Amino acid sequence: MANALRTVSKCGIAGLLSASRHGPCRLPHLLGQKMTNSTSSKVKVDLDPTTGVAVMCMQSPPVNSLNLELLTEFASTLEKLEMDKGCRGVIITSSVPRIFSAGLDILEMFRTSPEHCADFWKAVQEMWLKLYGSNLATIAAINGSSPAGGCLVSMACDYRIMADNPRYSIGLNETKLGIVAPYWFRDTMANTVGHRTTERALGLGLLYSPQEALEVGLVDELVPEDQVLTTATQTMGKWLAIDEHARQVTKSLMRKPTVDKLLFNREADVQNFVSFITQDSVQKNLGMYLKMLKSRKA
Ligand SMILES: CCC/C=C/C(=O)SCCNC(=O)CCNC(=O)[C@H](O)C(C)(C)COP(=O)([O-])OP(=O)([O-])OC[C@H]1O[C@@H](n2cnc3c(N)ncnc32)[C@H](O)[C@@H]1OP(=O)([O-])[O-]
Repeated sequence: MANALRTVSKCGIAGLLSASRHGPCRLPHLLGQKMTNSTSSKVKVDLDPTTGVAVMCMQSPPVNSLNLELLTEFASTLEKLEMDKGCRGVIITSSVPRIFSAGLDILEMFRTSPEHCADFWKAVQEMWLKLYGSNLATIAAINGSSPAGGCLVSMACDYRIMADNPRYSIGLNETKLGIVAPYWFRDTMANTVGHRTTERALGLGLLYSPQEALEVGLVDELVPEDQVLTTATQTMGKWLAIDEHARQVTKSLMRKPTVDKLLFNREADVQNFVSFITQDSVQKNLGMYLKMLKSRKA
């Protein structure tokens, strides 16, 4: 048990599970490396070495849609931070005005090959496993709209602060696209807002205004738009003031059953996704939704 807990404190829940099944957690070469500031094409990272808090900023205009490249960078950035002994907390935010993330990139799932859909889905799984299972304290600084996959990223954090702007929305709206939110999206939401609210939200594909999201507990706090990041930084102080080991093990106890469900069924989940998303009727729905997005612009 003591060994397991030591492993948890380095690698998070996903790390513990991969350690138990495949030997020590991955990327051991990153241990001890210091990442103070790095800019890749889609994710900018700033780690403050004095506080141990990193800001991970999605910067993929026009809407931070989560495509294969962004998802892969997101997961590998998080993995590096997780292994960096100088990092204790991560704030996730966006540099794209008015948008946190438009969710999964529909173009990755529309008229692409089953092989591509499978690769894409593995990247979605990996991002979620890393974030939801992270041992770091994580805060979503939601400075814009955050539908579907954007909401999943937010919910996978420990705490959510959203800009109090009624033009923004957040929620799992998959049914509005004629698609089904996978069980681990559902579970993440149910763990955040409870079963009944999730049932209603998923059934109706609800996108909540910030005020409504606060009322159902989908976000924890609303602040003026220009204070989202500063509030996230102040709030992070509270999380980091808690005994680190106690916080990490408590988080693991809360989230491990949900993480395990996917971790031990990853391949079946990929197959389910591919056979679902490649159906003619589903492709037709995605095509209509894309058309609707474009026509809204015109
Ligand atoms: C089982 C699977 C589970 C699925 C989970 C998901 O996350 S499913 C995802 C569910 N996500 C949603 O339902 C969100 C859909 N998006 C929106 O509601 C709005 O784009 C917005 C509110 C995020 C931003 O509004 P705004 O007025 O600031 O911006 P705009 O609307 O003018 O868009 C600019 C350009 O980006 C394009 N594009 C946008 N999103 C996506 C996307 N996800 N992907 C690809 N492309 C996307 C849009 O077509 C346009 O392209 P164009 O014409 O320039 O070639």
